[in-house]
Amino acid sequence: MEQQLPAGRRPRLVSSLGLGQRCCEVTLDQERGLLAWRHPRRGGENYFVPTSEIIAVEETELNKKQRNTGKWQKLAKPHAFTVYYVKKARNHRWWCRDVTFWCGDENLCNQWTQALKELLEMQKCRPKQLLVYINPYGGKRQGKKIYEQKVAPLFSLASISTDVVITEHANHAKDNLFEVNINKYDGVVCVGGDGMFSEVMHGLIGRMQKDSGIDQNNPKAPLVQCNIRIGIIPAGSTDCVCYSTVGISDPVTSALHIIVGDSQPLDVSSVHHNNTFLKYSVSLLGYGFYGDILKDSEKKRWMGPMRYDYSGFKTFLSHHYYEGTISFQPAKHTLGSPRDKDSCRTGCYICKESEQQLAEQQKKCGLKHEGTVSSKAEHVFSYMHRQDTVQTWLATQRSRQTEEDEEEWKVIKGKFLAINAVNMSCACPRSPKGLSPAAHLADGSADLILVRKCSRFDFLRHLVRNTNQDDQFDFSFVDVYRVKSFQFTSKLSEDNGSNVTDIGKKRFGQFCRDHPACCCNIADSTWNCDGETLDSSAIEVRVHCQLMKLFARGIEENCKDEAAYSHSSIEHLL
Ligand SMILES: Nc1ncnc2c1ncn2[C@@H]1O[C@H](COP(=O)(O)OP(=O)(O)OP(=O)(O)O)[C@@H](O)[C@H]1O
Ligand SMILES: CCCCCCCCCCCCC/C=C/[C@@H](O)[C@H](CO)NC(=O)CCCCC
Ligand SMILES: [Ca+2]
Repeated sequence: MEQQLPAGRRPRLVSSLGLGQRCCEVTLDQERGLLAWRHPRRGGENYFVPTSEIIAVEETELNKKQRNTGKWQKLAKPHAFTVYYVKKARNHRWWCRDVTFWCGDENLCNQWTQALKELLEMQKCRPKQLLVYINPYGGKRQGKKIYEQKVAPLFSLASISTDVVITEHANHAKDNLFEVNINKYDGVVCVGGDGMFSEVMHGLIGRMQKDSGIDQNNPKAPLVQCNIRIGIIPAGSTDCVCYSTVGISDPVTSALHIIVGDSQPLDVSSVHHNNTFLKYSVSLLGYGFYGDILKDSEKKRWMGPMRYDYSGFKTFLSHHYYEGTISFQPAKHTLGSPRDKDSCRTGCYICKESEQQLAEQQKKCGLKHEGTVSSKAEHVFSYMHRQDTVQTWLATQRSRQTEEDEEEWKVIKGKFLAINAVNMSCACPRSPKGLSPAAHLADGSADLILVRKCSRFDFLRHLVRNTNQDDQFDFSFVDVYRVKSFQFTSKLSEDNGSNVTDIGKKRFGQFCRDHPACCCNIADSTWNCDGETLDSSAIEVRVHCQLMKLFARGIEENCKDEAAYSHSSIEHLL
């Protein structure tokens, strides 16, 4: 049955269709994009599925067994269709569920499948062609199996074509991204951990800058946004980027976020040393504690994810502190603060505000900010065709950068157990609310956490609070600042002059001879940059607001009245 509506509006379909052995009323509100039905059993539970969360619709052949039971027997030839959709479960987990409706009228069945398929066609942000990189050695070495068993069947159900590359060595994915015809794809997927994600991100951002003629070695260079989205199928040891942007580290959930075409912008920090580009970072840039853990754990890769527990314990016992100077520019453009009680969630207004500021800067020089993504060629290198506009944008950004450089710098000298700069909360299974629970994914700032020298016991109290609900910043020896750029020089490199290229060669085991028991370390620590070590301790860091995008939507607020919602009447909601 089709309802009459004013011209131009898409009709609402309401039919009585078979579900299992009973009938139920099924409604498709094509204007609002909502499919609803009441389950004839299960206590009459109502189901509401936004068409944006439908994965696929298929005509279904009912099997013999189904046909020979209940109402089927009365129908000469029942017609059926199956809807595959996202079912949201606890803790941000998504499942793929399906429901099969049937009826005796072939035309009615076709009308339903047609209408649903048309609505799916209208979801322009969904990817059709993906480039997939699998690290077979990440995490527990399950990447290939996870992809083949859990992800590939979903992509094929959603009619997504893929080109799959199983990496053969570190940097395979990154190097490949500089050569591949990227315009062919609607997105790049990495199966692995944070290190694998980092590789793909470096490949894409690097390619983008190279193609736009931007010198990454210049720390002040305004970088060109990369609009091709990256999807992360978690199969690593920490999976911090996935967990912090989706709310769970689960391959099926991430595959479904890719299929529905979610888009989450991300801040990216560039890290330089002496006018040389070192790396980009999206999660943790950690010196001292997290740098030392990483350095020690690299030798124990064979242990898998356990290596971090082993090295974490060892590093905690060593209790090394490092002297140095940190200078930073507070982030004044953003509305939030690191001590806020509210966290960054889907549709976050603080990140939206930063997005608007960015869009205004781009508008001023005629460079449209792409809010949504559409066809491949357009969203990948859309502005390559408008080089003059890019040049205007770069010139404007350069003069903005010069003004910004003259803004206030705060300088802190001290002895630190840990210096952590995080662009996002850094939530992960080990630390469910993260190292900085109020950090934002896309506000153009990072939270700089300084943990000064303190007793082992006090440091342990701080660490434990990173793993529970208590405030990890509520200690006299912990300071946290929201920054847009910072620089760090260790005392050792200061003592040796500002050119610190050889400093990295000095390693652990060199302790202060005057105070053998004080744990004061005259060697430098190492920077942990999203799980990779950096060669220099003296670094210059700048946050680039929303430089790239993920197939994600940020962490969704938990829908507390989910139960009430599912039992309210369909009529009331439609
Ligand atoms: N075929 C390969 N052989 C060896 N190393 C690889 C290969 N493919 C990718 N790598 C490298 O392995 C490193 C670690 O991989 P990945 O991030 O997937 O796992 P992980 O380190 O266990 O997890 P996490 O980064 O979440 O802690 C990456 O930095 C990547 O460069
Ligand atoms: C005495 C025991 C100490 C207990 C400490 C508990 C606190 C856990 C906080 C975990 C924060 C992880 C931040 C994310 C960092 C990732 O970019 C990086 C790459 O995957 N992972 C690590 O460096 C791996 C870091 C692993 C740290 C254990
Ligand atoms: Ca941020």
